This record gives sequence, structure tokens and C-alpha cells, in this order.
Amino acid sequence: MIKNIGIVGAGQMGCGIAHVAALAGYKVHIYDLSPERVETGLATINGNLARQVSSGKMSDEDRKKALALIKGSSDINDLSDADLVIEAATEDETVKRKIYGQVCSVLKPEAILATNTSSLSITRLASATDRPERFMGIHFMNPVPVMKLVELVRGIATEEGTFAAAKEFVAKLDKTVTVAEDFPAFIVNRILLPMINEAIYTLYEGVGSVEAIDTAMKLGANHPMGPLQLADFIGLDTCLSIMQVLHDGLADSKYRPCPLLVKYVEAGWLGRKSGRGFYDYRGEIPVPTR
Ligand SMILES: CC(=O)CC(=O)SCCNC(=O)CCNC(=O)[C@H](O)C(C)(C)COP(=O)(O)OP(=O)(O)OC[C@H]1O[C@@H](n2cnc3c(N)ncnc32)[C@H](O)[C@@H]1OP(=O)(O)O
Ligand SMILES: NC(=O)C1=CN([C@@H]2O[C@H](COP(=O)(O)OP(=O)(O)OC[C@H]3O[C@@H](n4cnc5c(N)ncnc54)[C@H](OP(=O)(O)O)[C@@H]3O)[C@@H](O)[C@H]2O)C=CC1
Repeated sequence: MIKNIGIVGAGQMGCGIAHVAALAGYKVHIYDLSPERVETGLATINGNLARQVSSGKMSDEDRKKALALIKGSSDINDLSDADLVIEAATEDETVKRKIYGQVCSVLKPEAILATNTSSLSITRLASATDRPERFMGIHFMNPVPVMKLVELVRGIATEEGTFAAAKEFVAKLDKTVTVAEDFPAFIVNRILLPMINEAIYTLYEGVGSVEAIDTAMKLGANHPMGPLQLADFIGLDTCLSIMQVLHDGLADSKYRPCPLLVKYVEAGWLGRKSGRGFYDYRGEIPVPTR
């Protein structure tokens, strides 16, 4: 029976998962390397809950109840009570494998370990844990409090009990499950990221400006965000990692990451989270950088 949730990574996804898990009544412990990250994360969760209060989605009482269920720290030992740990750290296999070594040494033997990876092989990640049968992908979409879908992905060794527990957990969050096989980037990102990468090629080749491309897809294809705005929202480092996983994993040149995406990431222009990407977010309103 899952009661206590542990989360690794207090970035945009870790905070979103903590937010929805606490609203569903779970006790949540969120861990990140730096205490500052944890503090910023808790403030972000509070801000997003407050937004839901002011739009009439919930009462202030519910916000306080949810916040009281979330604790944060930079001590990995604080995850020892967790029945389910969801790793939502940076999309980098080396980082994730290192985290699993540390987390497994403090976890209860029966605890389930899941990853929110956007693209990496669940089977390969599972091999870096001491519990491949209790390891799987639980892939939330961004922004977690708003998006209804969660992809569930089994690795080769994932036991049925693990899958059933994850499915029940996601249902309690009032999200809809879709099941994907363990192929690079699963379903949503296999389709979405090549579209975003193509939008970046469209910019790179001078077919249109940032504004023209985003306006075209918003008004011409009814997308809620333009593809470049969405890339900034996801994080350009994450977009690049996903394209690299698709390119390496499927060995097809149609997945080659656009050199302009590589350049932005090399510049540290990672999108909204770093203040600059295809738009500059440092002023009053976002301004296109091209
Ligand atoms: C990379 C991966 O591995 C997988 C992925 O996640 S891919 C990315 C998937 N996500 C998308 O495609 C998102 C596309 N964008 C959208 O759907 C919309 O633009 C959006 C929902 C993000 C914002 O919608 P909008 O109508 O433009 O803005 P806005 O009216 O401000 O927000 C709508 C609601 O979302 C909430 N919201 C927006 N951003 C939020 C955030 N970051 N956190 C929490 N809530 C948020 C708002 O509070 C608002 O809620 P209320 O209706 O209760 O007020
Ligand atoms: N962004 C998106 O739209 C989506 C992302 N995902 C996936 O979710 C995961 C997280 O993405 P996202 O939240 O966007 O990324 P962020 O960059 O916002 O957050 C990642 C967090 O992990 C922290 N971190 C890095 N290394 C460690 C470590 N060793 N131990 C603990 N924490 C660590 C980072 O700290 P620091 O910054 O200090 O390095 C940062 O706080 C990725 O796997 C991503 O692919 C899934 C769905 C959607």
C-alpha cells in the first residue's frame, strides 16, 4: 500500500509531481542536492497551489492541507520511509544511474522506484538499481497540475504488482494512463520532439522567425503553445537529450538534433528556467531572440 512518496529532483517536474501527490493526500518528501533548490521548489509549489485557489479550483484550506503534507531536504536518508520514489532529476543517464545507487542504499527493500524520464530506456536504467522488478517509468507531462496524461512504461523485469501499484497511484491523482512500450522517448515524445526539432530547423534555415513559426502553429494548427515556446517551456537541455536518445536509439538521421538547438544549450540558454532560450524572459514580456 503506497502512502509515502519520495521525489528526487526539485525542478519543474519534481515540484509538479509533489504538488499533485499532496493534493491527493499522499505524504511527500522531495529531495534535491542543494537546500536552495529545495527551498525554491517548495515556494514554486506554494505559488502554483495559490494560483489554483485564486482561480476557484480549490479552497485555501486544501492548499494549506497539501502544503503541510510536503517536506523537503537535501539529505537522501529522508527518503527511507518512502513506499514509492519517483526520480525526476536531470535527463542524463549518468546522473540518474548515480542517483539510483544512492537511493537504493536507503530504500526499504519492498519500496518501488520509478523514473519520470522523458526518453531513456527503462530496462537499462533498471539495471543500475538493486530492484529491476520494482522499477518502471511513470512519465508525467508538464505542467503536471494541468496535464491529464501519465505514460506508464515497464522494463523487461518489471513485475505485474509494481505496474498495478503505479496504475492505482496515477488513478488516485485523477490522471489518465496510457501504456507505452520501452522504446526511445515512448509515445508522446517520439511524436512531439521531432516536431519541435523540425520547428528549430525551420528557424535555422530562415524559413521563418521565432514569432512567425510560433504564430503559424498556434493559429494554423491550433496548438496551445507555439513549438519554440513549448521547447523553452520543456527546457532546451531536456529537448536536446531526448533528440539524442532518439537519434542514438533508433539510428535514423531523421532524428538528428538541429545544430541551433545544440548551440543554444551550449550557450546555457535553456529556455524559461534559465531566463533565455528562443525567447528572452528577463524583461516584462518574453522577447524573441531571433
Ligand atoms: C518533455 C516531456 O517529457 C513530456 C511533456 O511534458 S511535453 C509538454 C506537454 N505540455 C504541453 O504540451 C503544454 C502545452 N501548453 C498548454 O497546454 C497551455 O499553454 C498551458 C496549460 C501550459 C497554459 O495554458 P494557458 O491557457 O495558456 O495559460 P493559463 O490560462 O495561464 O493557464 C491555464 C491553467 O493552467 C495553469 N497553469 C499554467 N501553467 C502552470 C504551471 N506551470 N504549473 C501549474 N499550473 C499551471 C493555470 O493556473 C491555469 O489554471 P486555472 O485554469 O486553474 O487558472
Ligand atoms: N521538462 C519537461 O517538460 C519534462 C521533463 N521530464 C523529465 O523529468 C526529469 C526532470 O526534468 P525537469 O524537472 O524539467 O528538469 P529541471 O532541470 O527543472 O530539474 C531537474 C532537477 O534535478 C536536480 N538534480 C540534478 N542532479 C541531481 C542529483 N544527483 N540528485 C538530486 N537532484 C539532482 C537538478 O538540480 P541542478 O539544477 O542543481 O542540477 C534540478 O533541480 C527529466 O528526466 C526530464 O526528462 C518529463 C516530462 C516533462
